[in-house]
Amino acid sequence: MTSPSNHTLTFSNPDDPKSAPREAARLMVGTDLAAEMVAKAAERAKALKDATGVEACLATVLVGDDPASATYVRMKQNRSKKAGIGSLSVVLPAETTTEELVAELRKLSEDPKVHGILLQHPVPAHIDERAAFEAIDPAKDVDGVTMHAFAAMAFGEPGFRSCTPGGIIRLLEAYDVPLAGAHAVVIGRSPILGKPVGMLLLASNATVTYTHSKTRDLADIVKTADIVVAAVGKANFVRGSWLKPGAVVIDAGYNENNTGDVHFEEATLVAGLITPVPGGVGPMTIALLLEQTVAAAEAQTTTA
Ligand SMILES: Nc1nc2c(c(=O)[nH]1)N[C@@H](CN(C=O)c1ccc(C(=O)N[C@@H](CCC(=O)O)C(=O)O)cc1)CN2
Repeated sequence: MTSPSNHTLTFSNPDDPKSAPREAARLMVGTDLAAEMVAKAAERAKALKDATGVEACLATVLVGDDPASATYVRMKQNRSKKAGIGSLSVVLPAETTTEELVAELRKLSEDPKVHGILLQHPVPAHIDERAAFEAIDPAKDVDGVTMHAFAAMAFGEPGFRSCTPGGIIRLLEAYDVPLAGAHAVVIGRSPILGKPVGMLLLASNATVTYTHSKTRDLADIVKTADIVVAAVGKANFVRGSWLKPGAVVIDAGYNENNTGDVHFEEATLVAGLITPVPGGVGPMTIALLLEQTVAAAEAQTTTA
């Protein structure tokens, strides 16, 4: 991976050009690495098709009419298509019951033409999302949302990773960020983002602190972090003054208007490395989904 050097001279107080100049944080760009991953996944999908006639296929399941979710599913389908991965689209009305959704996911799990299944999160509030995720066959859980996948991540065993957490680790590795012994503070504890990213960091020998909405003295804890992963779902939540100088800042937020969870303008004056939004973690999420879909197709296809 060609990691771009993005050192730009800036001022410690952006409103005062006479303040002491310093280098802005280097950007951790996900776009290029994601493009490389997708290109490799496309090569593997083609090789599988040439050798066996089998086209890797990702089934996407969207419940309800949340416009952002519809956009993300469309992005996944379009990128699959470009990579030579087939997609099967299931769109269900907002009134779908847990039982109906579970039945649909079981059907896809049993369909031999489908190699990977993605249930777009969030589902409408009346649905038991955990029950729905657990209806996905672990062999087809290319989004890493089942308890099986979580246990594999927690035990440091091979398996499909939750896509955003797995993408974050790949980005940290590509930028040679040392994880062993580093203090990583994760802000957020959601089942497909905060919790698994902490587990993956721990499996890489980082010292992990989980923080969340009930955490006291959050800013003081963040100040002790070598690596900060912001996964709160609140725009511009993490302020520059919370950061230790030189910290690595991963912004996993995807709020309205492409705004991250980190106040970028402030954070870039303090951090050593920082992911932008857009162009940081987001593209890595979809790239890992495609990579894992092809891996699932390979594993499910017997070569004669
Ligand atoms: N089942 C899942 N649901 C959700 C996941 C997930 O990984 N699995 N993650 C998020 C949303 N998400 C994918 O679903 C997602 C969000 C944003 C991006 C992205 O690439 N964003 C771009 C900017 C958007 C654009 O280009 O228009 C970026 O950051 O550069 C990808 C995936 C919640 N649900």
